[in-house]
Amino acid sequence: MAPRVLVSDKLSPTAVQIFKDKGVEVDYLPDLGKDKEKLLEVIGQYDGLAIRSATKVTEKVIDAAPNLRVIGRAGIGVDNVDIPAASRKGIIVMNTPFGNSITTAEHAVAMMFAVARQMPAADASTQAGKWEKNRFMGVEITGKVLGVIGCGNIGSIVASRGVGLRMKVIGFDPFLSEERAAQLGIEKVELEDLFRRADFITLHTPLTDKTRNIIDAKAIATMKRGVRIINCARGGLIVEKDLAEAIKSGQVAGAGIDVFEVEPATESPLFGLDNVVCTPHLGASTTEAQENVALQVAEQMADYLVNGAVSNALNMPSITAEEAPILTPYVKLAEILGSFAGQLTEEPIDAVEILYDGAPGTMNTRALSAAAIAGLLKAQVQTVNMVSAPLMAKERGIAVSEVRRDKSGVFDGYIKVTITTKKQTRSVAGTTFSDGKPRFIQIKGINMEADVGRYMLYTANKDVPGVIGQIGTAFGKAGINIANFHLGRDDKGGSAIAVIYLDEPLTEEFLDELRGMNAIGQAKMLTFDV
Ligand SMILES: NC(=O)c1ccc[n+]([C@@H]2O[C@H](COP(=O)([O-])OP(=O)(O)OC[C@H]3O[C@@H](n4cnc5c(N)ncnc54)[C@H](O)[C@@H]3O)[C@@H](O)[C@H]2O)c1
Ligand SMILES: O=C(O)[C@H](O)COP(=O)(O)O
Repeated sequence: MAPRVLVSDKLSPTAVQIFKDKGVEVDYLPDLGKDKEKLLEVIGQYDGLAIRSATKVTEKVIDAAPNLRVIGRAGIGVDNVDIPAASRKGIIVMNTPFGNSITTAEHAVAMMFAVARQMPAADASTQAGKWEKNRFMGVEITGKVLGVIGCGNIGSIVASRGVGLRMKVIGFDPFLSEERAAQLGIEKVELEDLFRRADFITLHTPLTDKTRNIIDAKAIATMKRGVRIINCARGGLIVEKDLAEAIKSGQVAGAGIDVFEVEPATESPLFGLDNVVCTPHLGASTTEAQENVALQVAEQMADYLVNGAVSNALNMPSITAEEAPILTPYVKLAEILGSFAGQLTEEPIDAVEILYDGAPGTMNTRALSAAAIAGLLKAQVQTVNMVSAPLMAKERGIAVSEVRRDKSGVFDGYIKVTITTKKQTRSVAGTTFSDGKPRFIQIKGINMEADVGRYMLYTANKDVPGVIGQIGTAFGKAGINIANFHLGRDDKGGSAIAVIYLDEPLTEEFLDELRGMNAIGQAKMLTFDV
């Protein structure tokens, strides 16, 4: 059945066409996102949800969406999506990180000019027939200091436009390197320095606990008198009432505000003040940007729903469409190895180490590790998948580590999953052959070569004569057919293991009978998703 996607915000028709072309059924209901109740009612039918900023994807929406596999944000900010709730349910959240950057940067620059020359007020006055030539005295931008807070995609573009406008650009961003600053032709400074020196301040950070209220009364008091402030990033970065007071007192000469603490903003302390220019979250609203983000989000979502390719996901490593078929057998292998370890472990897991030897070490190991952890946790949480697994492991206090090394044995490469609990360390290794099928090659340090079946009896026993006969007799008596039998041991008379493939799972009674045999230490029925 074709996957179904709901588009619940206004998107370019390009998105709808791309979904259809790629074999995805699509319902385009651009006003639905604003109707919370209606969204809750219908979301259960969909595999994908494409949104902009109007649809609020809360935990409640996610709980009402048992089939949802992907949320695609046609734009950058995902503060309207409860990502931890989505991750817990295994839903991928993706955005389009570059599609509207230039457009938003241009909006910030336009705001800077609009504020410097009081364009909107001058326009309104002129069109009202007042001709107030003396009222609208502006300032030049050339030679002024532009302070950019947040020098990521958009901030860097604004910075480069500022340099082009012959401004002196200074930037604050904890992740900005001196080299990158030099490349952009700007000076890297501390925030206090930026506040002190800038004639224009423009914000381009996400809204986080660190950036919330980054511009409040205290910060404004340290700024140059007559500073002008632009916010085309997120409401919540500026305390609106503090900015309003500062504009009234003349400490701040003007502000260009595209985003608000509460949106849609129908009221704000900034409304009606002289030289405050407001737009209704229009940063990304150009034909070009909307075309870019619509096209990109539809392609990304369809690629995931149809081919399993993951790009620009915020809660899952990327997997390209070219990579997906090569990675798939190793994803399966990693999941089976994790599942093997998880099913055999009955006490809390403290740590898991995933070793990549040879070929798989050159692949996307973050995706492979996510699959191994998903397999490991499946014994406890049925709904876990590659998206939710890393978060669930973290929540359970499981330390996850990855080791990669060059090919070291006869295989082109293999994966080994080692788990540590308070009582023991247990490992299982496997590889895939050219048929793409997974094989176990080592269990608990004992070499063997065994393919993977749906139902598998695992026994650990002492290496003494007669064990195989005893097990075989018990199976014969119970009329149970053995599909395949693999054995391995460490040393003569030491520890041995057997993996026995069956057509059906064994009953607990039969397992107890096996456990009652002298030489058998452990007998466990394992099930694999093959
Ligand atoms: N108005 C709009 O319509 C519109 C359109 C697009 C994006 N946005 C918003 O613009 C913002 C920037 O988007 P982007 O694509 O440039 O994001 P980005 O992730 O590329 O850049 C954000 C930068 O902020 C920096 N940063 C993080 N914490 C910081 C802190 N405490 N102080 C200073 N810098 C910090 C990061 O290091 C990063 O370099 C986002 O909030 C996004 O949602 C708004
Ligand atoms: O983060 C973004 O991409 C912008 O805020 C754009 O939001 P919009 O898609 O609702 O215009």
